[in-house]
Amino acid sequence: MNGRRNHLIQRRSRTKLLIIKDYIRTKADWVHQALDQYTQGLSGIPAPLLESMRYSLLAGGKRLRPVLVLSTVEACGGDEEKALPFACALEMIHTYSLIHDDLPSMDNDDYRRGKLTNHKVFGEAQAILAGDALLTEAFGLMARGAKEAGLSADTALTIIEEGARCAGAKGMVGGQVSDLLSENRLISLEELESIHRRKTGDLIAFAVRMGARICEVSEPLLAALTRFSYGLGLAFQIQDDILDVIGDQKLIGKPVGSDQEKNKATYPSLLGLEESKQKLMELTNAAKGELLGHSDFKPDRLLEIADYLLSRDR
Ligand SMILES: CC(C)=CCC/C(C)=C/COP(=O)(O)OP(=O)(O)O
Ligand SMILES: C=C(C)CCOP(=O)(O)OP(=O)(O)O
Repeated sequence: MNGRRNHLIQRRSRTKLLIIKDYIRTKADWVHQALDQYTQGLSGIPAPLLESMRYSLLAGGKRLRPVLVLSTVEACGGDEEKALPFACALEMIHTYSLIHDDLPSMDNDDYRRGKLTNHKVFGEAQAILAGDALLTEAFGLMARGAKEAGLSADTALTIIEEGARCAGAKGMVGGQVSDLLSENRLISLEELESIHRRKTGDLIAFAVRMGARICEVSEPLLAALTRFSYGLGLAFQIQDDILDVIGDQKLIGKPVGSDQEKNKATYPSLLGLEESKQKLMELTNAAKGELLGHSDFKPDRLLEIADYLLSRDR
């Protein structure tokens, strides 16, 4: 009897996973098409620059951050069309960060998103400049998107200011610097968490918060979504660290074992694999709990995305 019940539960969770993967794929395809269009429309820029920007931007990738923007807007009952330029801008910022992260002066990686890294194909100078251009264009796209969507000046400027903070010296760039400085050093779990929170968490929080701000949600809901997003961001980075140990290079599209090779502090290196998986599960459950019990808010898809991220293999 118990065996049959377990079998049914497993089948139901497999079906749920397939449905959410399909949902993510549909939104990611929409983002991909929009990114293709925006960048095709960039006229008057040197052809090699455009080529190298599009090479990394359209290489694939999970599109987690833009999907989170759109799903947050959906959960808050907003207009996803209006949020699309913001979602794409965030993916441009993320892609710039990956191009620079792979450079010889940083992680010195040869593969990303299943393809040769940008600098391997276009050279270091072009890769740096393609990253710079993606970052700058992203802010232009957010400003244009805000005008087209008719957002209030206050909402638009708050989103753009938050974007600068999350991507900049206090956020992702600062986190990357601390990450580089931590190589070959034994750091504490608190230091590691602070690195992950800035390097990865701030951009994921920006995704969720910009979706919420576009919908002008209440302060308590914004605060709950913020707690959700930081929990999710940390869990996401822990799973990235785990996949660097036990992942399949063909699926993750980047080398396995590169953290250990660079002697980087990660959750598995500090806590071991089993404890890291436990931490991942606890963080995800706590993050999901933040989304329950808010009126005029439908969290189902966000909750399912959190579950999907727990079991992701790419
Ligand atoms: C300003 C810059 C360059 C920011 C980079 C931010 C970032 C999240 C890099 C990838 O982290 P990672 O090295 O842990 O991930 P991966 O395994 O994908 O290289
Ligand atoms: C923050 C981290 C761990 C860098 C990789 O991010 P993703 O795993 O989202 O990379 P893509 O799918 O966008 O390539």
